[in-house]
Amino acid sequence: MKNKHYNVFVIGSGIAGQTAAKICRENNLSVAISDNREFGGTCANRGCDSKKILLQFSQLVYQSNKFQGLGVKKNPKLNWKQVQKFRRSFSNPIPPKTEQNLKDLGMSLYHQSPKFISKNEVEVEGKVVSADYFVIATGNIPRPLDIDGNEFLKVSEDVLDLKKIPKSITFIGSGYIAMEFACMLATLGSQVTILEREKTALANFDQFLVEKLITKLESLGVKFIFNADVTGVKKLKKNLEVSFSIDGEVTTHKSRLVINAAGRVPAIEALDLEKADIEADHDGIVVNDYLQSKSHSKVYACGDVSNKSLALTPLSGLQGYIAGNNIIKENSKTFDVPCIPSTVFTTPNLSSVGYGEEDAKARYKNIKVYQGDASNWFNAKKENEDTYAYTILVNERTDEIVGAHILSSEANESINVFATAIYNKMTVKEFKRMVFTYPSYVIDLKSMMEN
Ligand SMILES: Cc1cc2nc3c(=O)[nH]c(=O)nc-3n(C[C@H](O)[C@H](O)[C@H](O)COP(=O)(O)OP(=O)(O)OC[C@H]3O[C@@H](n4cnc5c(N)ncnc54)[C@H](O)[C@@H]3O)c2cc1C
Ligand SMILES: NC(=O)c1ccc[n+]([C@@H]2O[C@H](COP(=O)([O-])OP(=O)(O)OC[C@H]3O[C@@H](n4cnc5c(N)ncnc54)[C@H](O)[C@@H]3O)[C@@H](O)[C@H]2O)c1
Repeated sequence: MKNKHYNVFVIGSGIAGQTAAKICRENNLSVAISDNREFGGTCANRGCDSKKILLQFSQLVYQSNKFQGLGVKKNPKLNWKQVQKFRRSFSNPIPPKTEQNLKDLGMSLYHQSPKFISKNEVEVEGKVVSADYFVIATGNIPRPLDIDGNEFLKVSEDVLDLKKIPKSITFIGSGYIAMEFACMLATLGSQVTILEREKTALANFDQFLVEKLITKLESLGVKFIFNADVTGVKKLKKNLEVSFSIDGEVTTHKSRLVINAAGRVPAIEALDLEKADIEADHDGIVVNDYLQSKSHSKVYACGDVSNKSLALTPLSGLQGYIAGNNIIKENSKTFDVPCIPSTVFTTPNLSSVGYGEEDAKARYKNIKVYQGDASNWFNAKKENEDTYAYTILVNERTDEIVGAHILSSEANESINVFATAIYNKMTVKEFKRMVFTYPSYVIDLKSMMEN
């Protein structure tokens, strides 16, 4: 075994790992980066970007459906093979381009999972490699479900890779992943069933809006089954049969595919963290505000795998930036949880930023809740869209906007205006002084804060 030494060894080549690695390399440290899959990480290879490309096609079908008899004669017929070819034209170049870019910057690349063998050494590709610092940025993986027949379950990346639209499909879970894909596949003609163990979907989102979203997805043909305790999956001739119980009563449901969308967990099992005294819990590697391991000061963790992140691409990038900077200039930056907007890319989008109603009421004495159905406003009516609603939360004492939740076809964009307002502690009065374009969804945001 030939020994190697680097200033920094980065594990994981997603947005978090790449960002940290590049900062270290730009500051003339010797850097190695490893990945046990294709380089480039989840978002670019098998997550956000591929999903957003496919969703455009179901949205096209959804939009033309709504205008049937209002000017549109026939729905577009999709050629799914071509759709997938278009999607792959984005994702296929990512691994070679990423590798080339990292090599050009002068990094050494490894294509295996390293295993810690001591506090400052890993074993990888048959070599013992030591480093002054390690950055763990291995992301999340689908939560393994401990049920009979779990080998028949597929996961989100299989949905992105579908060769054809399945006749029927079942999702276990009703979080971001299940809701987005359920909406897409129902629009494209699949019979979709969602099995959720809780009593509602998207538990962390504004429930006034979630209820409306559920109704919308039901109108597209999605069947929701709540309080379902999934116990097993059996392979039949053409279908899979999922067994689940509700209040102890066992039922079964058949579909062509069953997707495990029951959440994602930190990818740490292969690393032998205990050999280096690196503490981890079910949220990931336990880090302080500098994103430094609490049990090992030469180890930083960033992105989905750190216990201080939400699994969103912009946060992983931000954490990579902080970890990289804290290595080159010892602990110069802290991770202060910013105001984080996020969107469930269903049709319509469900977007959220700042406090939810419950948390806002716990944090502030008097909260003004502006909540309403805007489906009779011009923007919805011009799209022949029956679903448009909002919940805006304002601290009554200061008039500051502290939370915004929107269900609309453009919510993924308009929520960023509220993110800016909340970040800058804008009051309703200041917000209403702004001039926005007309007609636009953003101009509606002012009307949402009327009595
Ligand atoms: C289907 C899907 C859709 C999503 N959509 C959105 C969206 O619309 N918007 C949004 O903000 N977020 C979205 N996300 C979440 C987003 O993709 C992640 O938050 C983000 O990619 C995390 O980046 P990361 O760098 O922390 O981890 P990753 O990008 O997951 O990178 C981790 C890397 O580490 C590698 N790795 C893992 N274990 C090891 C090991 N033992 N040794 C070596 N390498 C290892 C992995 O192969 C991977 O390349 C989505 C996720 C999924 C699954
Ligand atoms: N648009 C986006 O920004 C986007 C899209 C996809 C994923 N993501 C990120 O990835 C993360 C993972 O997404 P996800 O949808 O897999 O997870 P999630 O945590 O959002 O949702 C998982 C759902 O599965 C349910 N569940 C858990 N175990 C179950 C079981 N045994 N049976 C039935 N239901 C069960 C949970 O109650 C929950 O509703 C998200 O939290 C998010 O941070 C973001």
